Amino acid sequence: MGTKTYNPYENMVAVLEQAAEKLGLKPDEYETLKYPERELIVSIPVRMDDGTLKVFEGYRVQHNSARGPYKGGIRYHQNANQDEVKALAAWMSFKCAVVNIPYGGAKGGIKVDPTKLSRDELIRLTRRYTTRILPLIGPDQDIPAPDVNTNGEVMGWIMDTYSMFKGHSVPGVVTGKPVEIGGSIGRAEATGRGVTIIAEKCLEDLGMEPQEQTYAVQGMGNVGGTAAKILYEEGKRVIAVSDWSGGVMKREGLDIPDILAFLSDRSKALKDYEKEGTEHISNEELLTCKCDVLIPAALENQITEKNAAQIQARVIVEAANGPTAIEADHILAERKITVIPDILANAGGVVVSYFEWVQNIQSMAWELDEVNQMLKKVMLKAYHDVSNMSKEKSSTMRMGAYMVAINRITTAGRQRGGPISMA
Ligand SMILES: NC(=O)C1=CN([C@@H]2O[C@H](COP(=O)(O)OP(=O)(O)OC[C@H]3O[C@@H](n4cnc5c(N)ncnc54)[C@H](OP(=O)(O)O)[C@@H]3O)[C@@H](O)[C@H]2O)C=CC1
Ligand SMILES: O=C(O)CCC(=O)C(=O)O
Repeated sequence: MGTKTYNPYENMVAVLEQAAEKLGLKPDEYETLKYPERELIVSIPVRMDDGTLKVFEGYRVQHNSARGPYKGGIRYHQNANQDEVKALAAWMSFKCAVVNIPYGGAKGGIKVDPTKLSRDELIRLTRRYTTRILPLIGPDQDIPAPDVNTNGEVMGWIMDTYSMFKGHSVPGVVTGKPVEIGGSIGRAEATGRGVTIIAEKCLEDLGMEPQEQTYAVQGMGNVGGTAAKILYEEGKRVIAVSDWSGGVMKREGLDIPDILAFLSDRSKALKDYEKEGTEHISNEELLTCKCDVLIPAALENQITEKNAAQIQARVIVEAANGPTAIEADHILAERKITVIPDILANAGGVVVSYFEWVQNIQSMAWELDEVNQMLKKVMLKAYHDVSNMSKEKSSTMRMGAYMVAINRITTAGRQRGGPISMA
């Protein structure tokens, strides 16, 4: 799906330019933000279980470090590519600035379909990738975390490989680790939880009672699955969900725990889910279904100029990174559909990653209540800042979020003596 010419990096630059102009910045003041500070492409040879050798391509892109060490996830996906990782790295810089945590932005990826690899092959791939990016990462330098098709287990392998090279355990080199080896309680659910916090606040602002709305979620992975589960637990009506294979719908509300239990068997997909009263829909139908709140939680470029006019939701909360193409943004704005942008809506993950890193540095372990309360506080403060900026500049929430981010990053750059960080 999506337009043929979509390029996430060009999309990011176009949005950045619009926001910087709206802020009244001169091109020189934000030019640096169009480019990553550092890009690394690596080859990753892996001995497969059948004895053959395969070489995979991997990336780590460091976008900006004006506000602190680089921070951002690692994605394993067959379509991962340099421009995608460049865009994702820039979005991390903007996201960390929007929620005002002391990080810059980075992202990594490997062009691989992980479902085609055995667990042992994945371990070898991850360990070799870690050694390839080792000169760039470190707890004060660049701190990876999970993203699409990576999880706590993969972070554990990265931490172990890095620690082997250092000769001692370095938990702070990655976040999103299993709790037993220094991960933060609440990190695995944090992105989805943050999405629900922001959705609720936005609905309240619009005068829509959150409990009375219907919700549709695209993607039932870490982020979409958790958001759907929390909404269900809060008694809200999730009427449609999907994964790569397609979606399911029930207007009275889906049984989300039953769906998640079904999907916990990794060999199962939603196209095979059968339950009385539940109908099958395509991903396209999910995006354009009649609902109040649409939560895209899969990949980029799902809401495009081709389907934006058909979207029936009143509010879109972007749980995925980059789900909306810039052309669609204009159509949605004209149609008065409120879009809560990714760099605000899905920032809960990196916020709790920050808490995890702080716990690692202090050798502390916080309680779940403490983590969730702090998460809520940071998310609501960010929402408030973005909302105020968009009101002040009569703009969309996306423009508001970008303006908050650009302001904070360029200010940090100036305070360090350059237009932007000269690190
Ligand atoms: N993990 C995190 O903490 C954070 C993630 N994000 C962003 O959230 C999004 C989802 O990430 P995450 O949940 O971690 O990833 P996961 O790998 O856990 O889940 C991805 C989900 O998206 C589904 N999916 C993939 N392609 C499509 C498609 N074309 N149509 C519908 N569904 C699809 C997958 O289906 P299937 O299982 O069938 O492949 C899966 O359910 C990404 O954009 C990511 O960058 C943002 C902030 C933090
Ligand atoms: O937790 C993190 O450090 C980053 C998560 C991530 O990759 C993202 O927010 O897109």
